Amino acid sequence: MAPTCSFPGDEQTRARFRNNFGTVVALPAWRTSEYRVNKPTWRKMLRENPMRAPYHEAARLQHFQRYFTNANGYTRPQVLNAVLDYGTEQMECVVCGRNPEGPICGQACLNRWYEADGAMGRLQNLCEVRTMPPESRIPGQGLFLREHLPEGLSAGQHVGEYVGELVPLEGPDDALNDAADSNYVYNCNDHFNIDAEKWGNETRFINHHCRANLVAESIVVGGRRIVAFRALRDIAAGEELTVDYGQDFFQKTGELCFCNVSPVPHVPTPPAGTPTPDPSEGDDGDDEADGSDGSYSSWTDQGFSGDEAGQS
Ligand SMILES: C[S@@+](CC[C@H](N)C(=O)[O-])C[C@H]1O[C@@H](n2cnc3c(N)ncnc32)[C@H](O)[C@@H]1O
Repeated sequence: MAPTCSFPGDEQTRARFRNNFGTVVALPAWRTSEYRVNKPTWRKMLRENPMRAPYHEAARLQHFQRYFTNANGYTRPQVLNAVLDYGTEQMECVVCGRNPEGPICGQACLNRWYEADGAMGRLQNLCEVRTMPPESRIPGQGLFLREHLPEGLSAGQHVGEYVGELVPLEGPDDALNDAADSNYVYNCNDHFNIDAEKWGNETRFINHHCRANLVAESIVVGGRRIVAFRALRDIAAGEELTVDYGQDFFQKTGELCFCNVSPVPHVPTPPAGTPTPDPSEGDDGDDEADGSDGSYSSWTDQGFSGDEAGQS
């Protein structure tokens, strides 16, 4: 299944999300039902999903219920929740050290150190959401590296995890979830998509750039497969963080790219090495947008496989 990602959404949804973003809040009433994956299904998925094997299922479910059972007794199933707490719960946190119940962090905190390929990265706390400046025609908001990080970000560092509701790719509940209609879906692995339409963190505000400075990749952290954004090059404090959405996104949404590789709105070019179906198709000069193969095929369950060369 081709992973997709786009983020339109109505203004109301965006506003609500912005208000809540980064915190664990009650689900809107219409989501407090078994609208999506129910608990038995979730259990079944956990059983069948080897990537979660390092975790003791009972403990995980207990934890899950403790923090994410709503007033009606339904466990919020698919999960922001899972993305928030699974795997991060046993990890050292940059704010509260090894105390996952610390007053600052708590279980909903994303400011946690995590391990990726033997290196430590920091989730969150690095970036902030800002309204895009008027001269950029990119609508809405974008994600920027915080100004108070004079050292900036080094190539290879992770800036955060893509968080949202986990939606199974197939199964009996498939007809019950609305991810198919969502424009906020990233693929995580063979089992789930991550839908940040209603729930997520600031990474949902990462805009596209044809020469992106981040790549989204699927990595295993603490036994849990996640989608994380990694810096392709050194990034200066205050710089906007961008990722290549891939051509599918623009084909699907019919949107044009306003990034500054071209002075005019353009259709993003394919990554280097990709067969071009129709060379006459409108491209306004971005014929070198090959430094960051952030196409979705790059971060399937097999992990990133594209050209990771630094960006200029
Ligand atoms: C993931 S959201 C990014 C955050 C978005 N700016 C917001 O405020 O919600 C993706 C949407 O942002 C806009 N966008 C992101 N990058 C863009 C780009 N390079 N050119 C034009 N629009 C872009 C498009 O409307 C797209 O559907």
